[in-house]
Amino acid sequence: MLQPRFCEMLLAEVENFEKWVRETKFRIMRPNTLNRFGVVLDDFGLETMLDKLMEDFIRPISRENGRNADGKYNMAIVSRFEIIVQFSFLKLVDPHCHHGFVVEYGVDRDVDLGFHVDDSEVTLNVCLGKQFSGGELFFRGVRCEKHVNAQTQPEEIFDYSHVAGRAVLHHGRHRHGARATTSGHRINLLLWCRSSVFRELRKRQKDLSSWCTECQREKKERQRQRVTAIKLVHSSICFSRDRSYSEEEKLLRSCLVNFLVLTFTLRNMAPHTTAKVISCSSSDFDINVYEIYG
Ligand SMILES: O=C(O)CCC(=O)C(=O)O
Ligand SMILES: [Fe+2]
Repeated sequence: MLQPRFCEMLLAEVENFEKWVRETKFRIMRPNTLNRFGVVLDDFGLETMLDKLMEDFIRPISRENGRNADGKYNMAIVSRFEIIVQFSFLKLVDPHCHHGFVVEYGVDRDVDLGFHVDDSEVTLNVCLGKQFSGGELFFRGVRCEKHVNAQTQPEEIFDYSHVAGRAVLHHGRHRHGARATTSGHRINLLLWCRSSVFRELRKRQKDLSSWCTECQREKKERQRQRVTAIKLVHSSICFSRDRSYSEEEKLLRSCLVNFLVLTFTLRNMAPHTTAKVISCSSSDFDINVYEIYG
């Protein structure tokens, strides 16, 4: 995404700023609560440049799903990233502000970075260099607040090796961390892109967490339970083979089936709904009636 010349210039700016900080013993804010090395770029005049980066490269993907007017992907933009965030989510978010910083790793800096989620809706992470080994990112699934500690599913395991100049665009709540940088120095540019509109919407509308893979898994499980429960009701209200039934009795049975299916459907909005038999067969009508509770 970034040309070697741009990376060099940005690194030179950061080094100059750090030199000034050391000489003047100026106290600066570190980029976040995990990284002890690195600087906030917005703090020394680079805010406008980062605004432009977000405006020209991230917002077009949010707004147009990365496509041109003819519906084809805008490769000039899309091919610049290793994109691991759903386009549909980006469209929902459309970030307006950011927190931009660099992080620095090496044996004499931060060595690795613990497992975390970012305080962003979407994160741009570009490796600026220099020479290093190790430092791979490991991703372990997107999670809402409620499920942030939920187990990782095998298909969520994804590792990424940084290459100087290349960028990763990921969901801010995609759980991740960085392995140890075992030699040399690794410096990365991070742009935590935020959307206050999306945050406000999330407060009002709980269902916006449909991007959380664990919420999706729980939803699928509830649907599976509901189908099983409905099948159970159908198979339990059965006619006896020993005698024939009047039209009225048949009608009554079908009403009962519909009623129970409806009750199951309504009750099954809540997870863990179960059912138990409370009466079996009446004198002239063989049915199992299920009491449903959730
Ligand atoms: O070291 C990296 O590449 C990841 C940094 C990161 O995840 C962060 O600062 O939020
Ligand atoms: Fe992060």
